[in-house]
Amino acid sequence: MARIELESLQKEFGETVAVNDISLSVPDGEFLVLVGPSGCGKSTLLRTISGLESQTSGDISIGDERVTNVEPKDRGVAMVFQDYALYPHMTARRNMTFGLDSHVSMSDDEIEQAVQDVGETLGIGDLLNRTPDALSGGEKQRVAMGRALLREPDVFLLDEPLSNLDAKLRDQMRAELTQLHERIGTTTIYVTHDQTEAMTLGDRVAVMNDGEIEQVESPQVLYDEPASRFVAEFIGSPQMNFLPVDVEGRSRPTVATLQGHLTSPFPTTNDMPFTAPENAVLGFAQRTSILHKRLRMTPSLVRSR
Ligand SMILES: Nc1ncnc2c1ncn2[C@@H]1O[C@H](COP(=O)(O)OP(=O)(O)OP(=O)(O)O)[C@@H](O)[C@H]1O
Repeated sequence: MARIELESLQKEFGETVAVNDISLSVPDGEFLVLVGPSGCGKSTLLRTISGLESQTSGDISIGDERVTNVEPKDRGVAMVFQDYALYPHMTARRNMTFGLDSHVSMSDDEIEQAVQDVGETLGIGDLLNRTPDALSGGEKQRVAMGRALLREPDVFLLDEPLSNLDAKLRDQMRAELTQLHERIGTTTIYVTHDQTEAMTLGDRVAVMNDGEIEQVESPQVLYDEPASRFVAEFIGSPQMNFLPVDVEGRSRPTVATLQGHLTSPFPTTNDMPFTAPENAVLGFAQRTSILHKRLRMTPSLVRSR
C-alpha cells in the first residue's frame, strides 16, 4: 500500500511561505495532479514529499511509514524532473541503471533484462546505447521515466515532465502516461501549470494558490463546482464569465438572482452552504454540447474573494 498522507505540511524559505499548512490524503494507486500558477509552491511541495527539501513543520507518511525524517533514497519514491536530469556522458542504459543496485536486489543479468523490458515498454529498446545528446527530447523523457520505473517505487513524483516537448509529442506522451499508469497503478503525483494536462491526466486535481490547496476534486467536479473564484478562473477554457448575484442561502436547490435589471432566479448546479451570500458570484461555464451542436451555459455558484 502506498497511500500518501500530508499533515499540516509547511515549508518556508526565509520570509517566503512556499507550502502553507497543507493536509492531503492521496489514496493508493491514485494519479493526483498538482496544478497552479507559477510560484504557487507546486515544485516545493513535490520536493518536500520526495525529501529533497526538508519541511519546516508537519508530517509526511508514505504507505504505513512516517517518512518525515527519512532520507530521500529510502522513501520509496522515484522522481522525474522537467529537465530529465540525465548524465550527459552516460548511455541511456547506464543512465537508467546507475545507482540501481542500492534500490533493488537483482543480479547483473536480471538488471539487463529489466532494462531491456522497460526500454521496450517505453519504445526506446533500440536506443539504449546512445548518449543523451543523440536522443530527442521525447526519447530523453522516456529514459528518465525508464530510470524511475526500474526502481519499482511505491510512488512516482513527476515535476512538469512534458513541458520541454513540442505540443504534438506532449499529447502523445500524455496518452502514454495514462496507459502506463493504468497498467502499473503506482501512486503518482504530477506537477504542471497546464490546466489541460491536469484535467486530462488526473484522477483528482489539486488546485494550488499561494502555497495552499484551494480545492482537490475530480476534473469534472472542479469544472462544474469550483469552490472559489480562483479555481473558477483557473480551470476551464474558455474561462467562466461572472455576474454578481443575490443568493437565497437557505433554499434547496440554491437559487441565485442576478443583481441589477434582471431578476430571473437561477437554480445552480451546486448546492453550497453559503454563510455570506453577499460574497457570491454566478459563474457561467460555456460548453458545447456535441449532441445538440449548441453552446450550453452551466451556471454555478462561486465564492467571490
Ligand atoms: N530554494 C529556494 N529558496 C528561496 N525561495 C524559494 C526556493 N525555492 C522556491 N522558492 C520560492 O517558493 C515559492 C514557490 O516556488 P515553487 O518553485 O515551489 O513554485 P511552482 O509553483 O513550482 O512554480 P513554477 O510553476 O514556476 O515552477 C516561490 O515564491 C519561490 O520563489
